[in-house]
Amino acid sequence: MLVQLGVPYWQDPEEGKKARWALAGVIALTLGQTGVSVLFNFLGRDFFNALSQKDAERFTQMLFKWLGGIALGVPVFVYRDYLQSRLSLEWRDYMTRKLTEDYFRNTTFYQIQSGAMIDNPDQRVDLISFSGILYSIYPPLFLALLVYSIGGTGTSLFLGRKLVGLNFQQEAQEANFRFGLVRVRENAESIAFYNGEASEAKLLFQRLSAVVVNYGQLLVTSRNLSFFTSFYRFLIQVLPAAVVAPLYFRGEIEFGVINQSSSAFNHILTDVSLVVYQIEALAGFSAIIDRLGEFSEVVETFASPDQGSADASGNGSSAPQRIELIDVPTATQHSPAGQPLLRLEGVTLRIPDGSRTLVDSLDVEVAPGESLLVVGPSGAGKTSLLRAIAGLWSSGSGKITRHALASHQRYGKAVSADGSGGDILFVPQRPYMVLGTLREQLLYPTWPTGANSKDVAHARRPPGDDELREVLAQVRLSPLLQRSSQAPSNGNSAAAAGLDCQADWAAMLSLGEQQRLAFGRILLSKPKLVLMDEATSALDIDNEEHLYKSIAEAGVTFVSIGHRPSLASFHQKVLRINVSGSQDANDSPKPVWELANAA
Ligand SMILES: Nc1ncnc2c1ncn2[C@@H]1O[C@H](COP(=O)(O)OP(=O)(O)OP(=O)(O)O)[C@@H](O)[C@H]1O
Repeated sequence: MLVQLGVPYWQDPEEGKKARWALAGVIALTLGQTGVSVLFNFLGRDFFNALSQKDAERFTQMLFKWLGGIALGVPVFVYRDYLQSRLSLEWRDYMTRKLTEDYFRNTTFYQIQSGAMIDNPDQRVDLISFSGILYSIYPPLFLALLVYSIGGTGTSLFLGRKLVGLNFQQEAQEANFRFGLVRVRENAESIAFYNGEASEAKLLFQRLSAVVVNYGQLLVTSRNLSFFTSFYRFLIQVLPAAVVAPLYFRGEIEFGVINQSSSAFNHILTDVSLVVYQIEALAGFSAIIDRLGEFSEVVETFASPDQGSADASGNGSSAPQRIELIDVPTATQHSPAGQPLLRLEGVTLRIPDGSRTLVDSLDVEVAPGESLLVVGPSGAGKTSLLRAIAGLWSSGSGKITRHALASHQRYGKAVSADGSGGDILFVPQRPYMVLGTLREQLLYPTWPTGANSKDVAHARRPPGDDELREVLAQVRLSPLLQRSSQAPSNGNSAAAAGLDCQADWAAMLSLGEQQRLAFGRILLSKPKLVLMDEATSALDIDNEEHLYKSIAEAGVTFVSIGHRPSLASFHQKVLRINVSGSQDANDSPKPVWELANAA
């Protein structure tokens, strides 16, 4: 899993090349670091020998050599760590971007946390240099080290075996808790109207308890592990001296060699004791890799065109049937004469698990300049029909042809042929309000915030302030220009007003105002086709009529879903979808539809 997640960075044509150079730098500095450590190992031996022999002149000489060694060694150590951390940061940045991109490409959300590790090369190099020193001093010391480190690694793996699972759970429980808090924040008003505080608090406390209980178990496991690692750490301070002391007492080695063997022993032990010292970090890392791995697998399943959406019908038939969605790019702003913008042929639509049919063999088309109203009782499948047209649902059969691209709606897909970036706009009942300024609300989603020409190749430049103000007036939202930011976002700027006003728009604007703002977006981006799901449900009749007339005058073709009788007068055709027969759970009701001219 680690390989699958980590390798693409090194293979990237641009980033990979930089990364390989940085890695070469890290390896070179690591070799330098080992050289410096070996130098100090010998300096230490001579230093302590001079001390024990009371040789003042040689001692002073060694002192200066030691200081020289520090001046040489410190930059090597510092730059090696710095370069390694930078490499980790860039690796992490790349992986996070890639996974986030995959995530948006497939309409799901995730926050990634990842740590990159590149510790291995330095351990290998150190191990070879210092093993030689240790072995040359006294072979049994080398043996003692092997036994000690293998025993230590085995014991810590045994004691820490539960840590990966506990860390995995910890990540999951904390994410649950945070998500609970975010939901309260996003639905604050509804919860307050329902007086739902007590129930929300209970739910949050349940999630918090899960976090605390799991963390408690983590603490107990780490405590038991600490007993062992502390013992391990303290013992090595005397172990090498204890092994070579008899040699010194017999006069076979000088005093400085004791220090040298301690230092070599410690060096190797630090390398071979990675598991003992880092078991908690490794367990945490491993849990994150597991979580990322699960995520990555899901993303890949969605990315595969054959298994694309999760809604492949699972009704027992051998090959799951799917609605075919065909995009025909058009070279001009208008579709070719006689071609409908949207055509549905024999479309049968089922709910994602395939167990219920919502629409049966539907044939309908919408030509440029036409308008279609979709009506029917609640739950009949009106919104689901829009989902199928948008390509979100595909469970069923038949063919949907779009002579206009919904390009800007889909992350990472090509823009439309005329470069206008998106010919179809979907407008939900509750428009999505982005975090940002009033200008950004209006420009969404055609001109995304912070987009550069590499991301979205729009032939059309974003509208200027005058046009934005004009459109605001057209949708009767000019008073919004008088409002100023509730709180300057970064604390140091003065409260901005007008188009640059920042606010929590989703909370501040009434639903009707949000719906008017959504019409402002239509008027600015002038798509060929707009698909609206009860987009005027919160508006008064007068505003509704005004907005429908505005988009019709702008030459936009539209399909709307709605319950209100008043809507029929703004459309040319009406599609009624319904279910016939009993609604009894044992009888399966049959979907029916009829298409007629609006009265
Ligand atoms: N993800 C889903 N899985 C299973 N069934 C679903 C799913 N989403 C919607 N449905 C069901 O599909 C049916 C059609 O839903 P849809 O939202 O299309 O209705 P609608 O006609 O737009 O209703 P309304 O007028 O109330 O908005 C409903 O019975 C709904 O419960």
